[in-house]
Amino acid sequence: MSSAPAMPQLLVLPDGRRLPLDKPVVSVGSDATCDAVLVAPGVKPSHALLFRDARGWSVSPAGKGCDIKVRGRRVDLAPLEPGDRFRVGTVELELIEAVESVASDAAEVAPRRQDGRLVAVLAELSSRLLVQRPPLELLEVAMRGLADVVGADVGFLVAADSREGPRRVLCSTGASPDAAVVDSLVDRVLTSGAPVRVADVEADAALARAPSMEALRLGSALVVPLRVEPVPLSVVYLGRRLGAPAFSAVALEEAMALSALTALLLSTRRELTELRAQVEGLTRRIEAATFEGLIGESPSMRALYRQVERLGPTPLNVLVTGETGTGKELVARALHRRSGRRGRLVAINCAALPESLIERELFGHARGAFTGAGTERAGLVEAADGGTLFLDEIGDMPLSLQTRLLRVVQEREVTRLGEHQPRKVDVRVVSATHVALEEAVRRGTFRADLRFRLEEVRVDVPPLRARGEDVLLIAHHVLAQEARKARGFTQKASEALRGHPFPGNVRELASRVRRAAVLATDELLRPEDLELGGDAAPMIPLEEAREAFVQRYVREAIARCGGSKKDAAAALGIGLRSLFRYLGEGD
Ligand SMILES: Nc1ncnc2c1ncn2[C@@H]1O[C@H](COP(=O)(O)OP(=O)(O)OP(=O)(O)O)[C@@H](O)[C@H]1O
Repeated sequence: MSSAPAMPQLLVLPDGRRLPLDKPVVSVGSDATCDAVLVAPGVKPSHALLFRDARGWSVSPAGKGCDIKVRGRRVDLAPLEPGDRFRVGTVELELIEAVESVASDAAEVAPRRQDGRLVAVLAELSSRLLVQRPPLELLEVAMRGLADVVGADVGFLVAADSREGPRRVLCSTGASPDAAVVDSLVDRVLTSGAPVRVADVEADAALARAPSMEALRLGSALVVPLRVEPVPLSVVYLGRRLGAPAFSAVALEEAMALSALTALLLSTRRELTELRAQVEGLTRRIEAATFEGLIGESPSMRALYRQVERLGPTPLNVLVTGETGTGKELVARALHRRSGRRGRLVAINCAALPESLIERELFGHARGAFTGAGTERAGLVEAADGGTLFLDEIGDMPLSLQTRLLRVVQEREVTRLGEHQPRKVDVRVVSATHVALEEAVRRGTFRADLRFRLEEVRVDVPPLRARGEDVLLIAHHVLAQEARKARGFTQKASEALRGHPFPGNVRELASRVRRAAVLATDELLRPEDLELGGDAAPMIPLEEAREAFVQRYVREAIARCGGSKKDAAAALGIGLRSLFRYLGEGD
C-alpha cells in the first residue's frame, strides 16, 4: 500500500460484464448475495473468494467441494496476474487490468480512506460468517479490513495465550511479521487492554528505537485490542510508514469501532456454531436413543426396550402400566411391530366411549341386532385377527363387557351381537392402564380372572421425571419437528426442563415445547417460553414434589462439585448408589 497505487483490476464475466475489484475480498457464486453472481452448472452458492493482499490478487475456494482451476490445474489458493483465466465450476473468468483513465483517476485521488470501505469490510465479514469460514480466517479478514479502513501500510494480528505468554503473529499484511511480536506497544495493549495511538514515532526516542518502528520504518502506529475467541488475547497492530500522514484520532475511533463490531460478529458466530454443534450432537444422540418411535437413553428406557424386544415375539398378553402421557400406546405399538404377527394393530380407548358403543365396536353385530344396524359388521376383535388388539384404559372397561372379553382371551372366539355362533379369532391382547388393576379388582369393578388373563406379563413405563436427560432429548426432538426459528434451549431452560416434575409426562413436555416454539421469536427457548417460571408450576402431589426437589438438589450439588458425582454424594452425606437413585437413574 505504501508503493505506487496498483492498477485497478477487473473481473471479466462470461457475458462480458466487467466487475471492478474495488474491495479487499470479492465473492463469486450462484447466490444473489455474491459480488459476482454466476448461475451455471457446477457453480455453488458461495464458490470462490478473490483476496487482495500486498502481493496482489489471489483466488481460493469458498468451501469444501468448490472446484477452482487456474491454468488448467485445480488449486486451493493461487495468485492471479492480469490476463490470468481461471475456472469456477464450468465458468471461465478472466482478471484484467482496468483501462488507463480509471487508473489515473485512482492515482489522482490517492485516497488513504475510501468512502464505503467500512461498510464493505463489515459486509465481507458477515458474508464470510455465513459460509462458516474457520475463525482464524475471519480474524484475518478483520485485520485486513481494519488496515484498509484506516489506510495503514502494514498490519499484524498478534495473539498471546496470557498477558505474559509468548506473542504470535497470526497474520499480517504489507510487511514481514517478525518485528511486531517483540514490540513494547503490543505488550502495552495486551497487558492493559486499552488502545494506543502514536501520532509521531520520531517524537518519542524510546519508541523510535522499537524493533517494529525501525524495521518497518514506521512514522505512526495504532494498536487496538480485539477480544474474540479462539485466541484469548489479541491486538491489531497498524502502521503507516515514515513520511505518510499520521494516524488521526478519528482513525483510532474507526479502528476501535470496527474491532468491537468484529468481536460482536465473531462471538455471535461462536454462539451459532455452538448451537449448531449442540443440535447436531443431540440429533445423533436422539438417533441412537430411538426405539420404535420411543426416544430415551436412560437406563430405565433401555431396560424397557429390552423387555419389548424379548416379549414382542411371544404370544403373551401384556398389560402396559404407567402414568398418563408416558408413552403406553407407543409401547403397545412397539410390542406389535416386534411381534412378527402379520395382522393389524387395532386400538380402542375404553374410557372414551359409552358402554353400548364399546360393545358394538369391539364385538361387531348381525344385521338388525339393534335399531339402526342396517348391515352386519365385524367388530375390532375380528379386525385384529392375526394381529394385536390394543385396549387402552382397560380399567374403565364396563363390568358387563368384561365377561365377553374374557371369552375372547380365554376361548379365542368372538360372538357378534345378535348372533349365537362364535367365530374363531387369533388375537394377542395388549392393554394399558394408568390405574392399578389390583385396586380395581379389590373394589369389585374389575374381574380378577380377566385381569390375570390380560396381565400375563406386565410392562411398566417409567414417568418422564425418572428418565434423566431423556427429557432434553425428547424436547429437542419435538422442537426440531416444529421447524420454527427456535432451534435450542438456553442453559436455564434445559435446567428447568430437567427439574420440572412433568405430571403430564411426555404429552405435557411435547405441548409445552410446541407452544413455546410457535410463540417464541428467538433461536433459544427460555424457561418463560416454556412456562416453567416459578409460579406457573402446576400443583402436584406432595410425594412427587419431594422427589422433584430432591432430584433438583442433587443435580445442583453435582454441578457445584464440578460435575463429580462422587464428591456430590460425599457432600450430601449419601452413598453413590443412593445418589443415582435420587437422580432417577436406577440403582
Ligand atoms: N419416549 C418417547 N419419545 C418420544 N415421544 C413420546 C415418548 N413417549 C411418548 N411420546 C409421545 O407422547 C405422547 C403421549 O404418548 P402416548 O399416547 O403413547 O401416552 P399414553 O401413556 O398412552 O397416554 P395416556 O395414558 O394418556 O393414554 C404421544 O404423542 C407420543 O408420541
